[in-house]
Amino acid sequence: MNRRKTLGRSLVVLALLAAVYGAAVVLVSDQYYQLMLTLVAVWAIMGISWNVLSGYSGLVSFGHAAFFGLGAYTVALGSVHFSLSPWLTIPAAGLVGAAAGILVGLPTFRLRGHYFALAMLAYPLALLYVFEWLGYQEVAMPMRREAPALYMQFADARVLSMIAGLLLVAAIVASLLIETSRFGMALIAIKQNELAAEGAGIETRKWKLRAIAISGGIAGMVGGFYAVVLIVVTPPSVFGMLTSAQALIVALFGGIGTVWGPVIGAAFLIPLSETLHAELGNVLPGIQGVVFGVAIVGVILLAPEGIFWRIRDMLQARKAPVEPAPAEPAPADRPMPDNVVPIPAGGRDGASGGAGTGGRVMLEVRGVSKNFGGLRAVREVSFTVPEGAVIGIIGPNGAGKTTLFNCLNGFQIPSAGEVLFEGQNLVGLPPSAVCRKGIGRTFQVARPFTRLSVLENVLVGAYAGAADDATAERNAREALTLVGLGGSADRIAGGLANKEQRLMELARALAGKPKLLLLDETLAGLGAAEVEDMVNVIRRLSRTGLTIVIIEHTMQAMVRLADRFIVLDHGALLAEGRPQDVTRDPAVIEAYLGKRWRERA
Ligand SMILES: Nc1ncnc2c1ncn2[C@@H]1O[C@H](COP(=O)(O)OP(=O)(O)OP(=O)(O)O)[C@@H](O)[C@H]1O
Repeated sequence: MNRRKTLGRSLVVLALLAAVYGAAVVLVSDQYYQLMLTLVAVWAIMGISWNVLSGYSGLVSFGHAAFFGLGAYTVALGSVHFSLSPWLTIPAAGLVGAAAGILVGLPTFRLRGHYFALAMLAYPLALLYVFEWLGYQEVAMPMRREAPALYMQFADARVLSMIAGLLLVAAIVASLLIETSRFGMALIAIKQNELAAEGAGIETRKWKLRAIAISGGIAGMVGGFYAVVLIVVTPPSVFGMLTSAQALIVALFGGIGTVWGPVIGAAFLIPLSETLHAELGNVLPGIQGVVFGVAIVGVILLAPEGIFWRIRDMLQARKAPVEPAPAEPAPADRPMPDNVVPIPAGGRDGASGGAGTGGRVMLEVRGVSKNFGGLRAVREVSFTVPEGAVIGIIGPNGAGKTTLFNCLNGFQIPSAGEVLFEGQNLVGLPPSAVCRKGIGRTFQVARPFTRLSVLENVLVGAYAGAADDATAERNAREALTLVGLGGSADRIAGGLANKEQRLMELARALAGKPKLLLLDETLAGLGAAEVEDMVNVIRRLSRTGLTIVIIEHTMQAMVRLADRFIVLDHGALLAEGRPQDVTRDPAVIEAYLGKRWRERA
């Protein structure tokens, strides 16, 4: 699998970097430049910490100084009050940072976007004042004449640089393991589209809490080490705005969402700002802040995602223009490959349009209503979906179709009523849990994870129904083959045409091995020939026994796809029955096409 290959290649790069850093530490004799090497590693680690939460999951944090400062004070106070060795208290600072991460994440993950970023800003500010009130304006690490090495006090500054290098290697390995695993995929999926990620079975809150715990842990640990390097800890130096900003800026400058970004950012910006500070600090105090400010403006203008991505995109563009994948025959025309197991067990036989309507009830919707303030978007809707059936939900714009879907898969909680899936009430379950029970869903507006490959997009859905990574990949590839995208697995999703994006979404929903598939306007925006292809794919899925509920405006396609129609109008069930009967129903014609059409009918 290419993620494993990526990990292998990254470890080779890491070995090279470690060798260069180690050589620099050994060769540089000047104490000042030794300190600079240590600081590059410290801020690279801090950038990696920021990246693990904010770079991967997109939850921008302006508050990483909180974890860093708590780590620094853990080590400083441990040394002052209990004579504890930093060899013990630095790992403890990591645990303090992780615990703080969870405590901060629990309330703050309720907020989204700018609100999250601003709320994060409050934590280090509050801690800064708390530590000042507690009288810790300046805590100095006591000098230890006996056993100085036990307290990380070395005559040779190179030892501290080496320890910093080792901590950096550990942080890079941790970050790489996240980046190339199900964990990283979940975070990237959250970043690109949190709703789609939930709908694909990812427990977004759980993954975000894990990310902030690890991120806080790394920041706490490096904060603890920073106390040893600086010797004196003050609230502004560890909880101050510049600390959070530096973490963010080195990551942003080097490249967000990749472990190499913070390393590149720190390697450029820290020596630059430190040198300027040393040379011009007397004349221009605060020159570091200016360097970081200019860096951030430059990056926003020239390479908004950071240097790493800019260079990677340029190299890829130079390599070759992206070639479209070889055209595959229309999926419905091909025999099903031997290695593709039909997704659900079931007995649907032959074409859609009759089978599966009399089987066991798979889904029962009982009196579901959904109100938005005074607006009754869905009104006491009840219907059943037999196993293996294809049910079409139709109705004019604003009739409540999507809201009804949202109530079925947990995006919205009905104001009243029950949704029974195989006899179990789903009301109150989050979308990820509904997905894992066997309900897959696609969206009215395609929600691809654009930076991921087609295979990775589908893998995100496959994790919901697979115990291990190998099974997830097999299920993802099967799903891609089923929809006819087997040859496009390695293409970047952002480059797909509309129909391919729809097919990929379908594959993502299928890869979780659902028993019931909810398709929300899967044919929207497609041309006639594309609609035809898509209809063939859906019919073929239906023939495997999969139960399908589909919302669609394109009546012609729906008549050919559905066994039964459910017609909604102003949120209420207007009619239900076989397509040929429903389409002749005067009430339906009036609701759908207006009075004029009913008179003509
Ligand atoms: N989150 C919300 N808050 C307030 N009103 C909403 C919300 N979601 C939907 N509505 C309203 O509920 C009604 C039903 O909307 P819904 O999107 O479910 O209809 P629809 O049948 O899917 O329409 P379309 O075919 O245009 O997608 C509309 O009047 C819509 O404006």
